[in-house]
Amino acid sequence: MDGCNEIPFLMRLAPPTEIKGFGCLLEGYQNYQALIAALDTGICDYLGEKGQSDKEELAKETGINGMFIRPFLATLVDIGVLTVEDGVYANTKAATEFLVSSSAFFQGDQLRTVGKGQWNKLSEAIRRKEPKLNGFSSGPSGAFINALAQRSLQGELQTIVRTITQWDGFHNAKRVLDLGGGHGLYTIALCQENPYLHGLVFDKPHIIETTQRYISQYKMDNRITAKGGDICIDTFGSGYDIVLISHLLYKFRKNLEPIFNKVYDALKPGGLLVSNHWFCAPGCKPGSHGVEELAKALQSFGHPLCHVEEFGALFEKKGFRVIASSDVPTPYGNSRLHLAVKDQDLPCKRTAEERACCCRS
Ligand SMILES: C[S@@+](CC[C@H](N)C(=O)[O-])C[C@H]1O[C@@H](n2cnc3c(N)ncnc32)[C@H](O)[C@@H]1O
Repeated sequence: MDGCNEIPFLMRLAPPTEIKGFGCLLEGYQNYQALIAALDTGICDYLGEKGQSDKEELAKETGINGMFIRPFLATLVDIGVLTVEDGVYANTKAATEFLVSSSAFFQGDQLRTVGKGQWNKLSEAIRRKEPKLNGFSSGPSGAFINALAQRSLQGELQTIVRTITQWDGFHNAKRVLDLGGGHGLYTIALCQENPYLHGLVFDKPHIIETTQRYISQYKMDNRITAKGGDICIDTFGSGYDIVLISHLLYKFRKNLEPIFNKVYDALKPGGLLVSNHWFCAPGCKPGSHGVEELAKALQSFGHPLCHVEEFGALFEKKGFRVIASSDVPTPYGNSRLHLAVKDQDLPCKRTAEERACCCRS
């Protein structure tokens, strides 16, 4: 540094009031970590079984050092995980539904992934030129699939399944194919709504064990099969009444046509193709909610699908008639749901190259 007049007099530096904004961020981070510690120590599971307890018993049962138990419990009360009355603690309604691991609505894995995955090494993630998990079998992990399952139950699954059940052909449908179905919850929910429906969940071979666990958990082993393979090279049968593709197409976005060809061949005439994906704003302009856009970009191989109107036209080119299109609220903003029927009067146009089929991203 040249010249001592550039050295500030510390006492005269006016503290910027804006720093309080960063303080709120830090507090949010600390509260988030307290929430994760509530999951990791099993405190909500214990209270879920026991109903209520005092701080001494909670410290003993969860292994939390007595020196930390009072402020830790106070933090959980502040963030809406616990209630306290006369020194007796209990789960709030939100904790009972979302943080007790035996609840159908458990969100623990979904909450944990934010702190573990790409958000935890954000600078590394946003500098990357290629997805980290680039090998076919290197991802996604079972934990990620669990997190997706829990996220879908925040309303996305209910909206999509309700929309499908309103399709004219739903109650006569016999077979559904869920491509890149992961947890298989969409197929499970559809089979719960139509007792004659049977399903195939198709995903990468290393995911199938996780899929099978969900199928068994919902007692659908006699109606739903999980099959491992690569949608680009393997076959998944034909004669389906419904084919569902949800949040799978991002990495194929530069070459979607071969996948549409395969789906066309798999569906019965008059059968239903359901697509659920995020799209970027027209012209790929940034949306109004930065962190939501960033979350979507991280979850969709860097970029959601582009040009929703061109995507709509692709259905027609490939022999489908779009019968409904609507927004579906998700934790990262709306996704776009398309319902389209295989229309025999609209031939599926294919180039010679496409007939040789190669859909590698
Ligand atoms: C983002 S997840 C979507 C899971 C589920 N459909 C949903 O919407 O919650 C994408 C799924 O597609 C699977 N997948 C990706 N590429 C695949 C491929 N080439 N063949 C088969 N499955 C694939 C992944 O393993 C993963 O389970």
